[in-house]
Amino acid sequence: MSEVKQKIAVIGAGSWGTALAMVLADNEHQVRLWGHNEALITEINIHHTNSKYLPEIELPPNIVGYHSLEKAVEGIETIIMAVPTKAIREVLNDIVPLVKQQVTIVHVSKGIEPDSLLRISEMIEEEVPASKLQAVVVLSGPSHAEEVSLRQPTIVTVSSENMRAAEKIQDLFMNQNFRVYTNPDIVGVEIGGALKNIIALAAGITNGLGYGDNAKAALITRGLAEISRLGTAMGANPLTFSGITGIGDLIVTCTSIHSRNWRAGNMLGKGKNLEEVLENMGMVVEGVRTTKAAYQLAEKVGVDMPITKALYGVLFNEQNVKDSVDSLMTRMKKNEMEELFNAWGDKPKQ
Ligand SMILES: NC(=O)C1=CN([C@@H]2O[C@H](COP(=O)(O)OP(=O)(O)OC[C@H]3O[C@@H](n4cnc5c(N)ncnc54)[C@H](O)[C@@H]3O)[C@@H](O)[C@H]2O)C=CC1
Ligand SMILES: O=C(CO)COP(=O)(O)O
Repeated sequence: MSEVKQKIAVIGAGSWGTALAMVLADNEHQVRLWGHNEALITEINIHHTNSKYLPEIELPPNIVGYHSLEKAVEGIETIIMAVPTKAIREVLNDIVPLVKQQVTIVHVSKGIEPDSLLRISEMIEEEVPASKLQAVVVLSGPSHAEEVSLRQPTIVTVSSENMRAAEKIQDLFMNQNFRVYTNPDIVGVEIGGALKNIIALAAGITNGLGYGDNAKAALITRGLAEISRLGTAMGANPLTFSGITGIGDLIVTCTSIHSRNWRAGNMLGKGKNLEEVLENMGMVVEGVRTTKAAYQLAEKVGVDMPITKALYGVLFNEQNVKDSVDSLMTRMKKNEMEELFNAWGDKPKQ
């Protein structure tokens, strides 16, 4: 844990922003938790609760809610961005004119931007002028807010092109319940975190269709293969995908009842349409937009991503879910070893 206590702004008072604010508050930092919903900020300051996103959790007194973005970022050196990927540019646009000093921006979101096909750290670098940006750090891993807010053991990874900055963020968050690793492979960390939501949606769908653990294991392993294939083609280190932000996050998101992506998929598998599902959720389901982005990326990079393609058909082209599973199962036969080596950019030895 860092000995130096800081003032830190957490931007986004949804489930993840609030849970991470709690970790920082437990480490005795002064936490400013900004949210755009004034009623929620009033609740945080008066009752020390966030009943919409983390019911029954009491927030430490050193988390103070802010509705003014200007006051939240005043004199701050570290900003934690915890809004959905879709909102990042808009919120950064508001923040940039307000910061007079250089800041380190830590993003904790999991997505890729459709059409631009940028990772979140790249979006941040586009939005924040270099003169105001000390470093961009990503924090990612198998970490449902519901369990972090109960102070249950959790591990995550931080990554950055500036590893000194990543180590500072590791120190800021690390405590006995929240163990933070570093990994210099920012491409792999961001790609793994974003794309696991696609596979979680698919795992939810198979559950909704009444399929069991075999189907789930199939999706996790073959999902990892296609994530690694795309990630490696984009310059990631293939080893990252067998780590915390790869297989680790895939396991938790495909198997936990907390996962919004899994729950959304489950409803789709049971026959609900996408609009109904998203309305029902009331929280962000990042995998929907990321499926579009990953589909576009796979086409651009020329990488085979059959699960992503099938899900794209379900979400955006009204393909039947059961038919999509059937067509995945009846694809041309394959040699697994050859495929795995292809993902690693090498040739099979036998
Ligand atoms: N909830 C979790 O357990 C985890 C979430 N994440 C990631 O963290 C990011 C945020 O997710 P959650 O906090 O779970 O979402 P959430 O749906 O619980 O909360 C999102 C927050 O952002 C706010 N927001 C949405 N659009 C906004 C805008 N245009 N301007 C300002 N604020 C806006 C919402 O009002 C809400 O307070 C996502 O990318 C998610 O994948 C990552 C790890 C764990
Ligand atoms: O990223 C997460 C856990 O690591 C949260 O997943 P969901 O967005 O599916 O709830």
